[in-house]
Amino acid sequence: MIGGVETTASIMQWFSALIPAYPEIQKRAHEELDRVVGRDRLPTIEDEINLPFCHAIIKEVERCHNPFWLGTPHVASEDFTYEGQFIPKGTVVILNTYSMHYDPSRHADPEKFNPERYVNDSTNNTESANLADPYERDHWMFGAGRRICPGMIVAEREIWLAISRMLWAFNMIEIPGEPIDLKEYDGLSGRSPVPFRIKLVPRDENVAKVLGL
Ligand code: HEM
Repeated sequence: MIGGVETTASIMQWFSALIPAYPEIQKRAHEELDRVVGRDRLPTIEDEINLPFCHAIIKEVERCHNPFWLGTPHVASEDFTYEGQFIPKGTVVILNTYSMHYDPSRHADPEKFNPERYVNDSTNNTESANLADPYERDHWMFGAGRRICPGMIVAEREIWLAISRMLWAFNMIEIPGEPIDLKEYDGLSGRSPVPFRIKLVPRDENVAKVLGL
């Protein structure tokens, strides 16, 4: 459970660091939310299917900034051969998600933060993890195979509610003179951005009303 706290928090932190740097992406998310949800209530889990751009923003944050670039080590329980490479029983196998998430044959122009690449992917993380073709998969943030993260459904919902509601409620903007470092990591294997501050400006007077403030 502790692992599930730091990881989800890290995605929300990267989202908060990235969005002020991409005003055109933020604007498009606001337009989508206002059109689909309106200004009188917060987005819910049920709205996600009708908010493909917001859904795509989350998948792209997860692709660009997986909290754990190297998955949990596993051990081969029997000899096997993968693409001509013999892997004997007992070999430690580690999923290198950085190379997969930044592989240009999977994601064109991988260094670019570009939610557009997921806009036609309506799968949730669990559906995507079950796709037969690994090249069709959204990303590998939750691992793979039998030991894939059992908390992924909780995590996905939590991240959706936090991010869609932040976008619904606020204009997220950089503080003048305090540039946000979008490259450096605070930690060893991914994790969070280095400390930063942003300004959250309520988008209209309805925000206080809807949040009950
Ligand atoms: C963004 C959020 C999260 C990420 C990126 C994440 C990622 C991962 C990864 C990569 C693994 C290892 C999978 C493997 O061994 O191949 C894992 C395992 C695990 N996760 Fe998560 N996780 C997240 C959220 C959560 C949450 C919210 C919970 C609990 C509610 C949770 C519970 C677990 C548990 C219990 C395991 C160990 C499973 C096992 O060894 O069989 N995770 N997670």
